[in-house]
Amino acid sequence: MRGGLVASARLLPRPLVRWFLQRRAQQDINENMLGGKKVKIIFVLGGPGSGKGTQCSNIVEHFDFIHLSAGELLRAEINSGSENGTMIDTIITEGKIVPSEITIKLLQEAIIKGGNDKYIIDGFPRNEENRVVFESVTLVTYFQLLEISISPEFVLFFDCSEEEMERRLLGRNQGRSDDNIETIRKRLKVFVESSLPVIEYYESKGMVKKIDATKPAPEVFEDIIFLLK
Ligand SMILES: Nc1ncnc2c1ncn2[C@@H]1O[C@H](COP(=O)(O)OP(=O)(O)OP(=O)(O)O)[C@@H](O)[C@H]1O
Ligand SMILES: O=c1ccn([C@@H]2O[C@H](COP(=O)(O)O)[C@@H](O)[C@H]2O)c(=O)[nH]1
Ligand SMILES: [Mg+2]
Repeated sequence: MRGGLVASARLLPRPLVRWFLQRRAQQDINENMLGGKKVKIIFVLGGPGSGKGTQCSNIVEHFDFIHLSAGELLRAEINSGSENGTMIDTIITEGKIVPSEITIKLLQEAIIKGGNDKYIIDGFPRNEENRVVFESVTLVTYFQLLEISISPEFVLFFDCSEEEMERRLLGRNQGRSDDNIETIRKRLKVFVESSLPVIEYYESKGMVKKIDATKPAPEVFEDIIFLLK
């Protein structure tokens, strides 16, 4: 059926096909849609070790979201042997923030590849520049003809004390190059200086749902269920 439609579309004049797709794109842009579907994005933000990854795994088991972890995408980029790999590796080990264009490109590719209409993006945006660039760029889709800009529905903020985050990271034991006391201290500083302003920005827009992330994981998840329902 789909093959038939594509074959018929090939018989139509190209300007007409282009006009149709662009009109559909404009409707999508106006309504924050991707491929005719409303795209729902939730940012999950919080300090290093606040439990974002743990709870995102719980969320995707119970709700129809695709989980995208910016940190995981960057680690996959390192492991893929990409030309940016060494630079990303150094930045992560120093607890700094990778340039926006690299992280956003990986997120865009993952969103288009995911083909879903609901995403939870964990650990991004990490600073104001990340946020501004992400909200101003567009997703190129529909055979590269359409451009769609996307913005989050709301932000889940995992509020956790520094002592608890440090304790958790030192016990994580997953072989991450940044789970050592020097990098952890740098990451906590970067979180306060660069990432908290992003949360404050969304707070000023009434878009933040705060979670007490110091509680045991099952209790944190109960609170999340309440907020997502
Ligand atoms: N509520 C909790 N109570 C105790 N330990 C937890 C809790 N949530 C997660 N943990 C543990 O803390 C560690 C860090 O959790 P997780 O990896 O989910 O944090 P994160 O916010 O994704 O951190 P990062 O920003 O470094 O990726 C893991 O070992 C996890 O099992
Ligand atoms: O948007 C992002 C996300 C992550 N980073 C770098 O990766 C590490 C680990 O990220 P996690 O989300 O905690 O797994 C983070 O400390 C940054 O160095 C980034 O630069 N930008
Ligand atoms: Mg994580």
